[in-house]
Amino acid sequence: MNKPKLSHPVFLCGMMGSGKSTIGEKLADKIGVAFADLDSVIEKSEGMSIPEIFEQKQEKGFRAIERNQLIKLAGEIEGILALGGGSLQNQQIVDHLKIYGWLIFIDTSRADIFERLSDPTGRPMLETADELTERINSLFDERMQYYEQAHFSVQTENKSVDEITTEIVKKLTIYEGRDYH
Ligand SMILES: Nc1ncnc2c1ncn2[C@@H]1O[C@H](COP(=O)(O)OP(=O)(O)OP(=O)(O)O)[C@@H](O)[C@H]1O
Ligand SMILES: O=C(O)C1=C[C@@H](O)[C@@H](O)[C@H](O)C1
Ligand SMILES: [Mg+2]
Repeated sequence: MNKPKLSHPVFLCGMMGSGKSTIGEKLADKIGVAFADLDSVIEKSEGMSIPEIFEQKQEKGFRAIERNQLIKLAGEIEGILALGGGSLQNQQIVDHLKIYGWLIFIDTSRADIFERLSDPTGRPMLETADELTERINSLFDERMQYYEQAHFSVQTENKSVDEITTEIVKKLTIYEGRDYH
């Protein structure tokens, strides 16, 4: 029997280290659709790693590339797209993604994020921070207004990747059965 496909793409948002890439890959596998990771797409298109892009073009340059790739992909992708932690840069991007697909917030507690990001190597947004906890807290504070606008969120506290994925599949089934678009 054919696995049911999605009628709209799925965009996973949330903080660095919340599990977007890990969950996205598993979710795509479970549903039987394609998976893409925005950070990987950017690295491939630029021929550089994310830290190299930050070094050469600073955050401003990276965000411009990220915006352009995201807007392009949003209209093309047919499966699951894991966003970067800072991809919801402004209200226009949130509105755009919510028109094209389902925006899901991977809601991981600050305590879990602090633990997972205690080594900031390879994460340019954190590498230069004097006080890591303060830096992560301020990113949370800035970004929550956008994450909270997702169609739905999934809390990850004390849940395995498999449990989270199953929860998303269940919620998606309900959302896809209704005409929210
Ligand atoms: N539910 C979970 N329980 C325990 N560990 C998890 C869970 N989900 C993800 N992780 C771990 O947390 C780390 C970060 O996950 P991942 O790279 O998928 O996050 P991300 O949201 O894609 O981060 P970034 O925005 O930096 O790309 C990985 O080591 C992953 O194995
Ligand atoms: O939270 C962020 O600002 C970032 C998260 C990563 O996914 C990458 O997109 C990059 O390191 C920036
Ligand atoms: Mg990721």
